[in-house]
Amino acid sequence: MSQARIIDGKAFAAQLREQVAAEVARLKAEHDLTPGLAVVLVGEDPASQVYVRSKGEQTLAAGMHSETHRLPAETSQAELLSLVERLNDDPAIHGVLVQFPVPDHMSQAAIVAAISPDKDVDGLTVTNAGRLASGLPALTACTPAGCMVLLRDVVGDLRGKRAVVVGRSNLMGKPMAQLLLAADCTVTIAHSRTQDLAAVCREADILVAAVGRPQMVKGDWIKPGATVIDVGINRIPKEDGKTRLVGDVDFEAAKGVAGAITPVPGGVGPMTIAMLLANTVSAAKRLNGIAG
Ligand SMILES: Nc1nc(=O)c2c([nH]1)NC[C@@H]1CN(c3ccc(C(=O)N[C@@H](CCC(=O)O)C(=O)O)cc3)C=[N+]21
Repeated sequence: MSQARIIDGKAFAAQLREQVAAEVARLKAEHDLTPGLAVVLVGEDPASQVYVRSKGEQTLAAGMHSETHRLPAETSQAELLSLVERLNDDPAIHGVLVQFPVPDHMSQAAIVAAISPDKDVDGLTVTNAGRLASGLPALTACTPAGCMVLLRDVVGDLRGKRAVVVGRSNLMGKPMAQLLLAADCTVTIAHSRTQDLAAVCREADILVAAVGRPQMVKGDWIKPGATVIDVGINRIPKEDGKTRLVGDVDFEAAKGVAGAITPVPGGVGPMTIAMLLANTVSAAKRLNGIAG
């Protein structure tokens, strides 16, 4: 059986980070501007700790200003909102990201609403979601934006392709569908209530899995030769008691059917952080009236 091309997200991300670092150097030299990103983490979720550390390290490595605010799980929503407001007003900060999930006593919607749309590097505010849906320039969620970079390279011309996005979250599924639509794909958004999900997936030239269920998408759900983008990051137990990372796609089965597929880890994940840096640079330029 023919084997799918394995899309090297790590390599794409490294390339993107180099471009970002070069642009940061130019902004410093020509505009005396250092883009700054603030990441806020509430509580001690171990996976979030890993991502947040990685975000901070990569921000610094690109020559940018990085702040990580770690708050205890029992922080009140009012305290978190006042930190977000301070970051909104801080001229050294151009991107504000509150890592999700937040503890249960907080409202995700209220937190998103507090973030200045100009610094909303997750693209989660109503303003940025509406701008994206209306075809206006917007800060766009990092993971879908990263998936588009991979798709444009691997697929090339996206016009008229059938794309199926499995998952409808505000952070991933919905903006992914909007970006594919803007690229002239024929887009279906499928989800947990979709009838005959396998048959819907089988129609896809481009299949994006973002459901958060380990290995849910089976090999025979995939159209032969399709491009499969696996957004899932799931930790499952191994026999030895440790855990391993798997996506939302049954990778071993899928790679015998797909034309190209992203692995987990090393696929979409690294692109997410690289796009976060790129979004922060865009925000810094807009906030300072610099074109491009
Ligand atoms: N406000 C907000 N914005 C986010 O963008 C956001 C969030 N909250 N909460 C959690 C999810 C998850 N997420 C990841 C980012 C990078 C990797 C990543 O770099 N993964 C690597 C390594 C994974 C590992 O080893 O743990 C890989 O896939 O190769 C994964 C997941 C961003 N998220």
